[in-house]
Amino acid sequence: MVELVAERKQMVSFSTQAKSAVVTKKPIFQTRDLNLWYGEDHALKSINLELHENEVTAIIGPSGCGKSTFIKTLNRMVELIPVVRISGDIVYREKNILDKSYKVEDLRTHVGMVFQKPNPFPKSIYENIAYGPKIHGIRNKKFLDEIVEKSLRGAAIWDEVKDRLHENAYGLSGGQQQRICIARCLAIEPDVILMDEPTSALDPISTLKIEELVQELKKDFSIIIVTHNMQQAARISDKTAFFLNGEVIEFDETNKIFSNPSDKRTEDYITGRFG
Ligand SMILES: Nc1ncnc2c1ncn2[C@@H]1O[C@H](COP(=O)(O)OP(=O)(O)OP(=O)(O)O)[C@@H](O)[C@H]1O
Repeated sequence: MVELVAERKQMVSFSTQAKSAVVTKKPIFQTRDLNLWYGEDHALKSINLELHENEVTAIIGPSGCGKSTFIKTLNRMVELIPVVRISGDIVYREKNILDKSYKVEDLRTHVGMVFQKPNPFPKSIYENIAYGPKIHGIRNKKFLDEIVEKSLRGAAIWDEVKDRLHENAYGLSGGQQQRICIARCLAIEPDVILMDEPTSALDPISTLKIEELVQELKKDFSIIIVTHNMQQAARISDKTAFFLNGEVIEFDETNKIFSNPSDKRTEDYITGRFG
């Protein structure tokens, strides 16, 4: 435990140095009194959060506290579940995405998602990446080739797959498949990338690659990541939100959450006393 605290403090010191040069960032998502019910089950309780662009926001908390539900409200995936009822506002770039006039198809072009288990399509590596742009009407082969290369480079997997672009993506390792899924997400040029425990099914080396990638990607995108891994949250995020029983108990700079949390329940969770 002492080593863990020392490691966190060191990580905090790095992130504090990095942040000293940061200017004020624009809000990307603001939730206002956001509540969500699955039937009678009140899964999100009056969530008020402001998430900023070009930052990594980690969502942490014990199993069943509403982490996945929360990020799935941000791209309105959760409303595919018939029993779901939502109240409050989710403002994305100054527009309320819960407003009936806001088209979910538009939202999905701005907000991409990477899931816990890599889920490439049973198609070639090339087709996995070209799929989204093709749906958006891009047919020009040269242009598609450029998008595929740029997206695979962006996901730090180009060198590993450039000579096998027309092989099935299922032939790749789990870590490579997850980076293909990130590249697929980048190909639609999103603004925000939601990640739901993207490394929980991966080995430590693949996990490290994804963590390094997240640090690169935040220069161009805003990233909201659900993680059960406290060290991962401390290593890669700028801000952390601690959820418990559907509520946000604490939301702050990651260095503050991990070195000097305001709420006893946050401290108990990050030091492993429960969850
Ligand atoms: N499809 C669903 N139908 C009904 N209830 C659901 C559904 N999905 C989640 N819930 C309930 O909502 C609550 C929050 O679940 P959620 O999956 O968001 O938690 P989580 O923090 O992501 O958990 P985990 O860390 O285990 O993935 C839980 O009580 C869960 O049982």
